[in-house]
Amino acid sequence: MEKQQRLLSSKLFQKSRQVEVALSRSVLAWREVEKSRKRGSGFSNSSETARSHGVQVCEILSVHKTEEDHRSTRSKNRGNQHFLQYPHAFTVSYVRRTGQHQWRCSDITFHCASQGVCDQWIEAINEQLSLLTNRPKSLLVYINPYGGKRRGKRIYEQKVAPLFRRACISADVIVTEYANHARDHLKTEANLDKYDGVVCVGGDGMFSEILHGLVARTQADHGVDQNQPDAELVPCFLRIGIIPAGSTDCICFATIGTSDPVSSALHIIVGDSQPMDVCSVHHDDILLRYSVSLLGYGFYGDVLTDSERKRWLGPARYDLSGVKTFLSHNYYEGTVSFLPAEDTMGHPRDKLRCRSGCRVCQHKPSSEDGEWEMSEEKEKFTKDGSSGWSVIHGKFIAINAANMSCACPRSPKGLSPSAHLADGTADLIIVRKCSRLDFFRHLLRHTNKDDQFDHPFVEVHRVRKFRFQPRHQELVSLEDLSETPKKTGFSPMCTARTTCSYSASHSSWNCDGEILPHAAIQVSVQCQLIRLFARGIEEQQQCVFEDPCTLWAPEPSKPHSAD
Ligand SMILES: Nc1ncnc2c1ncn2[C@@H]1O[C@H](COP(=O)(O)OP(=O)(O)OP(=O)(O)O)[C@@H](O)[C@H]1O
Repeated sequence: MEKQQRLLSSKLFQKSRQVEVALSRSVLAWREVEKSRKRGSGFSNSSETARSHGVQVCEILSVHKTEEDHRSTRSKNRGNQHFLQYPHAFTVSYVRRTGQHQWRCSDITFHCASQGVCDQWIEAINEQLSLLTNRPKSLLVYINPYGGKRRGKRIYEQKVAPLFRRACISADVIVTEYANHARDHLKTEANLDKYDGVVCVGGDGMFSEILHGLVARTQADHGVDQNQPDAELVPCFLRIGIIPAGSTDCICFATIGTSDPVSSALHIIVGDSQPMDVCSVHHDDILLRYSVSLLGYGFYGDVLTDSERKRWLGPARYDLSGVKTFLSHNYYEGTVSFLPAEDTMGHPRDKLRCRSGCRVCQHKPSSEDGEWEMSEEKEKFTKDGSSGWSVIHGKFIAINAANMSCACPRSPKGLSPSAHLADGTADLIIVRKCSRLDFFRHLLRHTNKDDQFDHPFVEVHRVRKFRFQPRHQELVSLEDLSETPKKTGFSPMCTARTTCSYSASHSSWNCDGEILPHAAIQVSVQCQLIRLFARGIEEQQQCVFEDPCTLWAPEPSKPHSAD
């Protein structure tokens, strides 16, 4: 392993032990002096071992002088002698992984012999932190006080705000007063130049408001007409943070691996950045909505439509509506056309999971890439009546487009386990008419390890665009056809009234938990349109970093020492 340059090293006290502490550009490491002399410096690839400990500089939240009162009386009593010798102290707050993708903030206090040494350490660490330019300094926070169990405000004030303060992040907080308050504020009023990111405290519905507000604002600022299905959308420059406080927090779960407010806050503080594809959904030349997770027609559309009528039941409504819809066993006729993504590295059945640092997402084809242009070319041919698009006419129980795995605590693998967050594609899953038992077998596979696509009535395609046309002409909805139909309180964007006006031969599209007012839609995956304060799901052992042992090896020339 390449040897890191030591920026500073000292013998300090931690609890009642003397420790050797060293700082490089990337790691702060410490080890017990006596122990390491006896046993050497065996360090395994984890951030902490019995002998040597380390924390990545990019995961340090802050460093500050430890006030006299905050030093524990226990340590004063135990190491009385040492405490007198080392009366000055500084505390480093850093990210600690506690399993299940959860992050916590830990503190470690080092005691120094002189004020000068203490100041030198604080300055050196702060200097390294100031080099981390991806960290946000100023955030715009929207809190939905009614999301989930109505604990959004409390979660923010008790768990998140103290961490932001510790990391010297300033936040302007808006507690929303009505549905779409955050979206409309972002779209028109918010002075976005002041901020490094936008944070929502709430569930997936609240995230969707932020997404729609930010994307609309970005397009308006750049003179792009969102209603044009072929418009090239401009990516949003502000990152979005999600503090989960809803009854469904799937986007947070899919991008961090847990729905935990403290972990989310820490991902925001360290300035993580996870690009994400967004599907634009149009009906003719009208933008209906954007979607980041699931677009589902047939089964998932019907479950949502039914569950919206049972809101009073709480989360149990999903189970009840699921059973009812399953027993109804409806199927719908129509035509699905799609533009396959032939130029990606992955395939929906390749078992390659999208994880932190995903190679498939990093490989996204650019416009300079010949292969990508070929897809666009094919599309042009299609418009002239030639091939490129695939077309399927049939009777379908479900048509699902997964823009990400859609994993959640209920379905840990998700609808499409190998779908990617940012590769510019969606996985189109087509479940043809089959027996009730077969459909049950397919659904069951979402909960076990078997390949859910391995059925003759199921097909899956990785696509860049797709369209759906129901067999029978839709009745014209009297609802407002504008980009975001009016919504009050927690009711869905388009109420059951709209869907009821369709003939029974139509289902509805479930678009990230909202019902669309049209069955005939055109969908385009907008590659990496937004970025989240997240890094994708980390593999359990992914928290490895440069071995701090290299810091202990003798330097050829003496490092800056502050003993
Ligand atoms: N102040 C408010 N009053 C009423 N509705 C609001 C308010 N602020 C936001 N909303 C709306 O509440 C809806 C649900 O919010 P959110 O996603 O935060 O909670 P949730 O409990 O996960 O929702 P759901 O029950 O839909 O899963 C969002 O669609 C949002 O537009």
